[in-house]
Amino acid sequence: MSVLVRFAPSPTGFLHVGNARVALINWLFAKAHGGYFLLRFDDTDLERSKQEYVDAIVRDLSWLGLDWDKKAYQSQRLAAYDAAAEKLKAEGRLYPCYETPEELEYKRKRLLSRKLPPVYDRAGLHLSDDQRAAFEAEGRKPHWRFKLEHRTVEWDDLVRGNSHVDCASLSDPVLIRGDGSFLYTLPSVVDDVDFGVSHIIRGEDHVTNSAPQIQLFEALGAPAPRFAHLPLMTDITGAGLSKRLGSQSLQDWRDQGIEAMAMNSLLAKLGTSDAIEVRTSLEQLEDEFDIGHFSRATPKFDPAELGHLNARLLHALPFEMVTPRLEAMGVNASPALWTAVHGNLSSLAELRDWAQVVDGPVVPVIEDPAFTAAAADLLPPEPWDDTTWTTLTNAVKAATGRKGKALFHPLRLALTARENGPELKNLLPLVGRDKAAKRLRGETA
Ligand SMILES: Nc1ncnc2c1ncn2[C@@H]1O[C@H](COP(=O)(O)OP(=O)(O)OP(=O)(O)O)[C@@H](O)[C@H]1O
Repeated sequence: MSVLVRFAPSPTGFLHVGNARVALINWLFAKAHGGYFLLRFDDTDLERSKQEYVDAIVRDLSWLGLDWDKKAYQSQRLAAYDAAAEKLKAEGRLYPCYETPEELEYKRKRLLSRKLPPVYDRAGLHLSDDQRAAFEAEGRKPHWRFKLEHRTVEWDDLVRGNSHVDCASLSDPVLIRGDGSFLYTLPSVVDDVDFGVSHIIRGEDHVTNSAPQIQLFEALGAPAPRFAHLPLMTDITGAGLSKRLGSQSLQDWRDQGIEAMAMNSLLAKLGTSDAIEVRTSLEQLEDEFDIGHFSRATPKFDPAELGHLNARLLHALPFEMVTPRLEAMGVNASPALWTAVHGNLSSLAELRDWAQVVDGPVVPVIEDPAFTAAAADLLPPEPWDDTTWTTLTNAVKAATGRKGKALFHPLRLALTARENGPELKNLLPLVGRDKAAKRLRGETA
């Protein structure tokens, strides 16, 4: 059986890092097994699903490099869900119920007050034709429940291990609302059957659905896929993430200059037994991927860790890998500038700043005009290379008697107008003698 997995977001908000982790793990699982990755939009909730979010999800996944073999929209597959519902109705597995929400709540409370589990009593299943007709005559529209077989359903979860649920302890799930719209369960299972999904890898928020879903697969005459339920990611304080609330959105991180591979490096390893290290390509992560390494502990998303990975990635990237991005950003950078500054970058956007320092104009910061003017007089003739800075500072030290911070700091401030930055031995030759001399004399250059 070939491997086919799916990432199935509802387009009701911007993807957060928890969603992205599930998408990445699905994608890596597909690649590691020579399989296929389906992107499915769970967009049956027409009120809240928006094209804007579909576009954003496509943009976010493309940014991460997670391409898909097929894309599907649940809103375009309603006929398949209707057909499956009809089949289940004909077989007596889907039955109409007429209780109002208030009546259901009353039943629930009564059971709870008697210390009994609030399981639906299947009143709808036992209605006579006349009783149904009477409800319909009152104008009630039925909702439809799936009749569970009262037995224990077992599955071997790839993350949680052996799992089992006694379906006698569950209410028959509602699959179709009173207004005729489908809840999540039926469309999801029908799609998984029709597309031939072999492994469902998703967040733990869906784990309680699994046993009824397995029964639904069987009722539709299809074997259930394998399941993997990953613990839900939280933020660093332990608070949950929500697409609708816009927490920790991928696009915010992208806008803040985080590299896709820094994000992938973190998300692929967080909550696993592997060390979190920077990886420059998805292929590397694919080679290292093993779903068995994912633990059941809650992964916490730590922005500081992401920042470190981003910096380490920028240090590791060769110039050729960033040139298309720099061109798109309109940054005029040379291989020499990259070599000089990439070890100091915490985001690629900072390169723009260093290109500006090299190209000018820079308004120098002068702490001691006599001192920096003296340094200007001591600038050696060009050509300059990475020994020039040492030549200059040795000469200034000999002439002024200054050393350490008192020597270096005023020179850096005059030459770059910045307190800190890359080593001046690499930067100074790029600035060149003309601009360096002007800046040391306090002129904008
Ligand atoms: N915090 C999380 N950590 C890991 N996976 C998550 C998290 N939240 C959702 N997922 C998973 O992301 C996938 C997409 O789910 P879904 O579109 O329902 O996202 P959601 O964040 O729960 O959205 P919403 O906030 O709109 O309910 C599912 O597999 C879901 O299990």
